[in-house]
Amino acid sequence: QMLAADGAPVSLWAREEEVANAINTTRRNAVYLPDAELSPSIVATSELAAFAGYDTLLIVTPAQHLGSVMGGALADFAGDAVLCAKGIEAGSGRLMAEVAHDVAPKAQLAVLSGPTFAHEVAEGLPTAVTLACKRGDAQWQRLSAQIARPSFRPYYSDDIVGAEIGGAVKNVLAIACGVVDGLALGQNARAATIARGYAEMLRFGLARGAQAETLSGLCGLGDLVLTCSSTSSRNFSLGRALAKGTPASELMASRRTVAEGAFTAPVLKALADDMGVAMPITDAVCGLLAGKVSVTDMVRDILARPLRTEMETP
Ligand SMILES: NC(=O)C1=CN([C@@H]2O[C@H](COP(=O)(O)OP(=O)(O)OC[C@H]3O[C@@H](n4cnc5c(N)ncnc54)[C@H](O)[C@@H]3O)[C@@H](O)[C@H]2O)C=CC1
Ligand SMILES: O=C(CO)COP(=O)(O)O
Repeated sequence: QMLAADGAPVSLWAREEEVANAINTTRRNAVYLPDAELSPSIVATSELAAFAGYDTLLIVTPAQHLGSVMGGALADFAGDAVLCAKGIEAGSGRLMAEVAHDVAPKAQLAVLSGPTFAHEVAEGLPTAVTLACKRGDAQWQRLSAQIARPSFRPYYSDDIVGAEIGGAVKNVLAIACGVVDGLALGQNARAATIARGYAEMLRFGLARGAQAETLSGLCGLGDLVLTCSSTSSRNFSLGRALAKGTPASELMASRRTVAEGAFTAPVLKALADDMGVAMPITDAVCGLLAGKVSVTDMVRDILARPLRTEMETP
């Protein structure tokens, strides 16, 4: 919608035929973006094969489905594939660009990530993002010319891994902030969770080869602050619901939209454990999601950790 608002032609693939039909006939996506009126220049379809010949695709599937979508009809896609999913693939532990490279090796990969609540972007409210380009400046020139708008500012980065880790880790931390909010633990506790969560993001990111500057930018700290501050976030809202004592399995079964942090948390913990990176808030979220600890025990355990230096390294 952001790209199409000025009349630019946009083709949109929807997995569900009824969603594609509704977009074409009513200009609404009542299921996934109910409040936005969509531009007439958006044409939706549930057939993916036609997209294989496009120059540029924004890949906006949930993280756990990126491999099956790109590895199917898009396996030979050779244009620019801008990855927007925020997560780590369960089972394989692969970041999204690793998944995409494995299933569609000819695609020229970039990662778009940052503080971007969809309903605000669709409304045309000012938004800034990191656009990390694997193919460097030439790809950035190509993509920024297509994607930038007066109210949508991409910033260049060459750090694909950093952009991916920021977006994946902040979702897990937003669940923790939702718990803090749901338990009414106060604004101090929320700020502490953001800052100590950022320390986890930084430790994990540096261990995986990300640049610290990327993690302190839009796709890292920027998105962390957004997602940890608002009930517009599905991950934050999931944390708030967990704080009321509803089991994660029940909450996940009842939702149609995606809370990526719930899928990323266990695989993030496994990767961090393998590398010897301390991620206590992530560990606590995993315990809660798995039903191994109650919210009360989770908070007690976090507060009872031994006192230490703030700049702890792995
Ligand atoms: N909504 C937002 O504000 C933002 C979302 N993102 C990221 O974009 C990605 C997609 O999220 P949303 O568009 O919000 O999703 P959503 O929660 O609005 O909807 C879920 C989507 O998953 C699709 N889906 C369900 N099962 C599938 C399958 N087996 N294969 C392929 N697709 C399937 C549904 O058709 C639907 O389009 C996520 O990684 C999310 O973190 C990134 C920035 C902002
Ligand atoms: O990534 C997002 C905003 O940048 C959306 O956050 P949620 O997936 O938690 O709703």
